[in-house]
Amino acid sequence: MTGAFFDRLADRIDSVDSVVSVGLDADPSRIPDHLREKDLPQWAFNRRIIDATHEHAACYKPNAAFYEDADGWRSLRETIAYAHGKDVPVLLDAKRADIGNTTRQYAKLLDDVDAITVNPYMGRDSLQPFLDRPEKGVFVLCRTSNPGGEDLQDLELASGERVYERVAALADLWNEHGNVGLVVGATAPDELESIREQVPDLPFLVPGIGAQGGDAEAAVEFGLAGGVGLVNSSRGIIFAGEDRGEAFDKAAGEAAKRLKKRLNRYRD
Ligand SMILES: O=C(O)c1cc(=O)[nH]c(=O)n1[C@@H]1O[C@H](COP(=O)(O)O)[C@@H](O)[C@H]1O
Repeated sequence: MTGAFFDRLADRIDSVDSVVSVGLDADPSRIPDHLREKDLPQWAFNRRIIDATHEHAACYKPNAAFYEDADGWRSLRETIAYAHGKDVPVLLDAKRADIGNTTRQYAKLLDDVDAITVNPYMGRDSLQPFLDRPEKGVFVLCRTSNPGGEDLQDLELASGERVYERVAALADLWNEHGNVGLVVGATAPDELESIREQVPDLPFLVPGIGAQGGDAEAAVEFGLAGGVGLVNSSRGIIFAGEDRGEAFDKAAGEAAKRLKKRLNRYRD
């Protein structure tokens, strides 16, 4: 896939009429029994999920946490190639960043995927090797969806800004190549609204709907910039058919389609 990430994403959103990010969080303990005998159960699972959902997917978002062992990395590699074979961009949810020489190694993760999530806690130099890839998307954690998201991110600085507001302002500065987005959880709709006002041009990845109970309408209303952005659901799609045995993938396809339609009601 060539060109700037957000242009490619815009094309994908248009072609499938969907802003759904399908989260491939292939928890080995929840993979259906009949796939557990396979050489790479996570890959076998993801392949069926991709077959069933790709027509509704603006992107796939595998979370690296679920693949961090030898078989996991093999499964992830196969999954990425297969998603690309279906013309779907892949956003690797890795939440990385470190000091310079280390983060240069982390940034190699971008070689195989289209975009990545990164952690801004260590500041600009920790993100530079990611930012220096104009053709890749870099989603900076800003206001996360988890209950503890407020512990640090909502703190008020001496300037009167909240920490997440400072992160949004910095991300806007770091966006020299038009390749930066923010991660803002749907479980914090007020913050979502105010961050959108602050940075009107940055696309958001909005997780936290579905299993975490976030606000889908706010996710669409405030998550998109010029129609571009992503609303993610992982467990709510890929495990929708957990009680359906071999038809698990059909249920996932239905869940992805349902979410697409639901979100589209809020798009203009
Ligand atoms: O960066 C993320 O994607 C992310 C940020 C955040 O604030 N909250 C959040 O849930 N996520 C990720 O989004 C996915 C949510 O999964 P579900 O709750 O199953 O839809 C997981 O992979 C989380 O790691």
